[in-house]
Amino acid sequence: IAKVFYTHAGCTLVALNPFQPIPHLYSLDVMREYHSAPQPQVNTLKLPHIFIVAEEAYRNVQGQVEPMNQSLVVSGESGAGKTWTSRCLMKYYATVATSSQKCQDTVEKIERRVLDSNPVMEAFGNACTLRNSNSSRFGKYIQLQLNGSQLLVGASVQTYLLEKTRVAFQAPNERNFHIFYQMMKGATEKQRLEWMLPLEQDFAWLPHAEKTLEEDCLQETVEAMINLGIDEGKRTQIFRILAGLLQLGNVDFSPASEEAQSCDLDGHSKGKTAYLLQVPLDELQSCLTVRTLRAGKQSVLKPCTQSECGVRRDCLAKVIYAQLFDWLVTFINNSMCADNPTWCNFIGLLDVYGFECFLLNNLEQLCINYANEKLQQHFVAHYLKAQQEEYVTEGLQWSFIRYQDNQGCLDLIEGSPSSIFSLLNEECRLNRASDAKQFRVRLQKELSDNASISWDKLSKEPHFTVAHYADKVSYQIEGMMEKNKDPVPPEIISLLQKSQDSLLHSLFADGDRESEGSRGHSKVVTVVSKFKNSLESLMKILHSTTPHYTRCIKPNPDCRPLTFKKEEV
Ligand SMILES: Nc1ncnc2c1ncn2[C@@H]1O[C@H](COP(=O)(O)OP(=O)(O)OP(=O)(O)O)[C@@H](O)[C@H]1O
Repeated sequence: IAKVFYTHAGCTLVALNPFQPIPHLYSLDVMREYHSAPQPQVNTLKLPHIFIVAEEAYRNVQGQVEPMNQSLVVSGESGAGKTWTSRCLMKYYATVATSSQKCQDTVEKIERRVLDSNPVMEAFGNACTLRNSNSSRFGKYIQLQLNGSQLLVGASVQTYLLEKTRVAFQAPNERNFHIFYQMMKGATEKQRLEWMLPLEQDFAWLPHAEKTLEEDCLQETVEAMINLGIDEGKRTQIFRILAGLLQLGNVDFSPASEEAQSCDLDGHSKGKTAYLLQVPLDELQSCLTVRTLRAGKQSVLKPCTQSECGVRRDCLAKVIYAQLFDWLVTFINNSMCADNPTWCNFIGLLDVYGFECFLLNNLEQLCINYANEKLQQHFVAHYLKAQQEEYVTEGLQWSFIRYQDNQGCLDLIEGSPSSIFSLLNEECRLNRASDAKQFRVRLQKELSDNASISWDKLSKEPHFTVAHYADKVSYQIEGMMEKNKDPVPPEIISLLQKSQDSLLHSLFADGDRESEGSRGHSKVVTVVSKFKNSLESLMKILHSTTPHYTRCIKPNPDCRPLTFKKEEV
């Protein structure tokens, strides 16, 4: 059966998603078989399999082949099986990279924690989308750290670009992050009271709660949190904050009767939100409905419009959720990390979102597709090098073949002095209301020499089209500059700094998040700058390792078991 789902294409392993559990293909016995085979990759009994890639990387570390550190790069579109494959690789190493003497208590604990990091990160970072009922809404790179005897002694994880907008906005037929549904479905009576989540209450930010998914299991998440060392006190705080966000989603605004007054907050949810987030209710109200304008030493209070209030409410939810997610990742890292001197090599697993092209694409897709361009460049460079080395060892005559180089596209997106990113950042620094049409003119003026950008003359919406290596994608400009700034009103930060909840308070205590216009023209660290920096560090790590590529394929668009459509495969 292995033959059906895996095959090699050059230096890449191609994995077809069966959309059905195939237990005997991944059992402990199968892992041990691949691990103990003298040459897993050439043994004809051992057909192409993800464990061959895993074992090859493991032996490279062991064999002291330079460079010794390895990277397993898993790619593919949403629902293709990247997360599943990464989990499978982690299980493999947690099984084979362990001492047979079970007295090694600490090592055993580490393996458990490495595996337990998955359900926790998936509960908080995955959601049901149109394409995948367990879609990762963030990218991750996990380093599995090995000691001199090749044993797994620790791990660390780096995450990229969590789709935090999902907490306050879910596209039609999509859901919020799993954790909220887990709480709604798995809470005990006592927890329901504590979290103020009565069964009969509906939540605006919890669409499609009637859908039953296997991911909706609170028990599994809580057990994993316990194993990672998140104590009861912290868990209580985390769930209370999340419940506060659900109540916040039910807060609506009605316009004030007089123009000069601020909007009113409707219903009972505002009180519950303030209670769960442990912030003063009057300050919650004012921070959502009134803006403080500073002019020199004076400040003027200006009521927000109804729609501005909604934006501030959503912003409050997003900033809390994003900080909480980062806190969890840091906690998980501390829980899994090896003492520095004990590890000497690592195997890295990269699971990033695949190339995206929707009806409407904006800054999120631009960042994701930019990451894919970077990885494609890395892949092509490595693939050609491997091919040339093969020719040399076989003594073949060869001449350099021109290949599709995506440097032009990367220059367009991230290059200097002028690129989409640099112009977006410049626009953000100007501290003025951005105009999509003007920005389009600017792009056209500065970048039209680059062959990778074009404009559909018939389209009325301001946009630009990028010819990526995978496909052409049109990006809408409306809203892009604001997304890049990702402003957080200073009133929101100061509200959260007043929270009586020690966890929530600590997330904002040092005010390390840049807030909008707090000091005249504050130094804004934009979304694209942050993403570019984190991607550059990732590429540095990848370049210092031996890469192994796995390309996952979604063989039919409807996630049907054992269905392989020719045009998809
Ligand atoms: N080898 C496999 N065997 C059985 N089922 C699989 C396998 N690979 C993937 N699946 C199934 O396909 C679903 C989608 O896979 P997965 O979540 O790993 O996709 P993904 O590529 O990570 O998607 P996204 O980019 O949206 O996160 C899984 O929930 C699982 O049910």
